[in-house]
Amino acid sequence: MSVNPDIQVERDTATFRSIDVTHMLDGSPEATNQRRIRQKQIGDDPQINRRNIIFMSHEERYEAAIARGLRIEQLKAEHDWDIMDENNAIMWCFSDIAMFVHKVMFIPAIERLGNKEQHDKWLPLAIDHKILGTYAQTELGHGTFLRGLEMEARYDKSTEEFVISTPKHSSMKWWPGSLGHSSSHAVLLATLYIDDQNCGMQPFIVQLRDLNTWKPLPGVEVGGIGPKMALATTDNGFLVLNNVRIPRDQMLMKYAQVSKDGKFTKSGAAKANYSTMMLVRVGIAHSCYFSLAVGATIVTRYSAVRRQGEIKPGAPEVKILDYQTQQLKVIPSIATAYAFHFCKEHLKWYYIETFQQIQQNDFSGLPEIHCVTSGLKAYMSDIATAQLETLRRACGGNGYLLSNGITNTYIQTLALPTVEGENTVLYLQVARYLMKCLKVAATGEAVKGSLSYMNEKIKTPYTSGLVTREDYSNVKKLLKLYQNMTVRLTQKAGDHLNKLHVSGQPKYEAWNNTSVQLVNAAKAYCQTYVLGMNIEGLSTQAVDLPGDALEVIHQLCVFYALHGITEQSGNFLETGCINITELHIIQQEAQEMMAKIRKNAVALVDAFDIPDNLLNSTLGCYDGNAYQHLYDSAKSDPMNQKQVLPAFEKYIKPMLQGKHTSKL
Ligand SMILES: CCCCCCCCCCCCCCCC(=O)SCCNC(=O)CCNC(=O)[C@H](O)C(C)(C)COP(=O)(O)OP(=O)(O)OC[C@H]1O[C@@H](n2cnc3c(N)ncnc32)[C@H](O)[C@@H]1OP(=O)(O)O
Ligand SMILES: Cc1cc2nc3c(=O)[nH]c(=O)nc-3n(C[C@H](O)[C@H](O)[C@H](O)COP(=O)(O)OP(=O)(O)OC[C@H]3O[C@@H](n4cnc5c(N)ncnc54)[C@H](O)[C@@H]3O)c2cc1C
Repeated sequence: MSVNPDIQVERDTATFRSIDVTHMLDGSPEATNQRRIRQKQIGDDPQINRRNIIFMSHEERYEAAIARGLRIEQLKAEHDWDIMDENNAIMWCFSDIAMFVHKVMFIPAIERLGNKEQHDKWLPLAIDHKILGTYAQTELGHGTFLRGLEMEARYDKSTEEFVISTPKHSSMKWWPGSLGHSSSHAVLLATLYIDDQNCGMQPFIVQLRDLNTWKPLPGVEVGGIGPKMALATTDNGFLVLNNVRIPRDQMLMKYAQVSKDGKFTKSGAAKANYSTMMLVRVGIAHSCYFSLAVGATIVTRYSAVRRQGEIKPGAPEVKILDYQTQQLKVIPSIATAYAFHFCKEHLKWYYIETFQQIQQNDFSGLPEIHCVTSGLKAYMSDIATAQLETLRRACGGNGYLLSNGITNTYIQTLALPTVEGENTVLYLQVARYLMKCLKVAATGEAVKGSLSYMNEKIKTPYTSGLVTREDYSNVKKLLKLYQNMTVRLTQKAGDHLNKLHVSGQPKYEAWNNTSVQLVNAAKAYCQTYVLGMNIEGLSTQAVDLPGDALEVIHQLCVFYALHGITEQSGNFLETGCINITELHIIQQEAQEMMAKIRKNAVALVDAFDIPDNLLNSTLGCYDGNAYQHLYDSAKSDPMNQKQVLPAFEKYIKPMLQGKHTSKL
């Protein structure tokens, strides 16, 4: 099929080469080649291809997802993939892989929370798929408040075993992925009791099913929790344990230990057992980038080939991408996807560095990285889901079809604001950190890390620093506005908290009564962080780009900053970081920048380099022939393979013949 001329012209008139930007996104031309080889291995494989997924039943999809997971394992062995290749493969399959919790949580939990002997025993079994596991933490009654977990592990000195039980309905495990039908084992988080003393949430390895028959073991009641909005392939489950006994060495003992005679000791930081969640939060930030890149690719290409209506009366119908309002739906998502790219790259290295320190029992970096990973997981998933919905609607009626590729991406991504810590709760963790830093800054001590700008901003009187017109496209000046805004919102929340406390409210009550402001400040911190990482990316990752490409990536960053101010203008005005005249100029500049970026919109999404067989979209194919692909997809619907469906004979015909009665 030839390429649609409407999309070809977009590529021909772009001011830079997409491939240069693709190399930057991958890290180097060699990395691009390597990724393409991997994506081809996956995309061309008939067992992995998700082409007909939208026509499958829940059970067919589950079975296909198991097969896909298995095939990934074979490909990994055949082509000698490393862990990054494997993680990417999981993401490129849009998580339509059963058992991915085994990889992204079960194995990492053993690695992080187990001691050397436990690694030696369990990791080979898990890595070789001799056992399959889940991460079972959430309960029917508690998902957020982990100190409230009710599943009990009571130590029995006489037999050197833990006895695990579910005392009431609310204490059953509820939600763990792959628990319903696909796990033989669980890393199970339960409250440890020794002689009735509560020793907090601890991790245990518990076998749930017989490895030959797959039947639940005695004392284990397990099953699926029912159909969900999406992620049909991660069979989320429930689990009831009736006095199930496990040996003492099946408590993962890296950070807390129970001796044979029942002595409880701790080593490491109090929240070290939470470290698996931190890893997955980093992964979620990455997948927010990917989801947005997918959505932006599909909708930008579709907007460049769909023509509807006219701008100039009587002139030919225009590409919908030429409507300014359509640009406002599409361009921010392109700019955000690029900003998220820089941010997730930074986060990856930051996490690896801090994790290495933690492995060497240096926990000093834990508070800051907990704040950053919690905040970015929340902020990036909030923004990604909101923008994906905007993008989906930007496709008009075809945005409601499953074959468009964006709907599935969107509903899968909708899980991300909830999983791994509900977003509001995570913002409040960020706010806790903000308040601590505010206290440090107020005493004149230096705040370190991502909030070090507080040192300067807390003292200096605020001026926007926007004097000349050029200042409005100076990303460093724009970043200062964001930093000012964050510090002011933090101070405002801090002042409110103190005021309530001084007026007699206990601290916890004052905290709850300030929590709306605290969350607002936390969001501002996250938005500032993402912009900061985008700017850093310009001078690190983007610096070797040819000038024309660098210019466009720079424009995206300017637009990201300006658009963010227009979206949050209330915060910027209220805190006095800009005045109304400055806001008007910012709005104008953002619109002008958007018009410039529009010219390169298709080339910018092409640079994400997502192949058609992974994009799996009728609307967003590289060749731009959306109508042909829509028609082909409709024709391939199994319901269209018969001219007359059984429902005709059964119901419609009797109705037409007036034979429908109350028996029908
Ligand atoms: C197109 C592609 C589509 C792809 C599509 C993919 C779909 C992909 C689906 C993914 C699927 C994934 C699989 C989901 C798997 C789950 O969802 S697993 C379950 C995850 N569960 C959670 O995240 C629970 C959330 N809750 C928590 O993390 C904690 O309980 C909370 C909310 C942080 C509060 O904890 P708490 O024990 O009550 O602590 P609190 O008294 O508030 O004290 C907090 C202190 O601990 C510290 N702290 C708390 N947590 C931590 C931590 N982690 N580290 C360090 N310190 C910490 C705080 O800094 C604070 O310190 P201080 O201020 O006191 O110094
Ligand atoms: C698709 C999916 C996959 C999952 N996979 C797993 C898994 O593999 N393993 C696992 O263990 N769990 C899993 N979960 C569970 C998930 O981690 C929890 O649902 C999540 O942590 C939120 O907890 P919750 O359901 O208790 O929400 P709740 O805490 O009940 O949240 C409900 C509301 O209460 C608010 N709220 C709660 N506490 C506070 C507070 N302190 N301050 C202010 N507001 C508050 C929240 O903001 C929210 O608005 C999964 C969930 C989903 C949807």
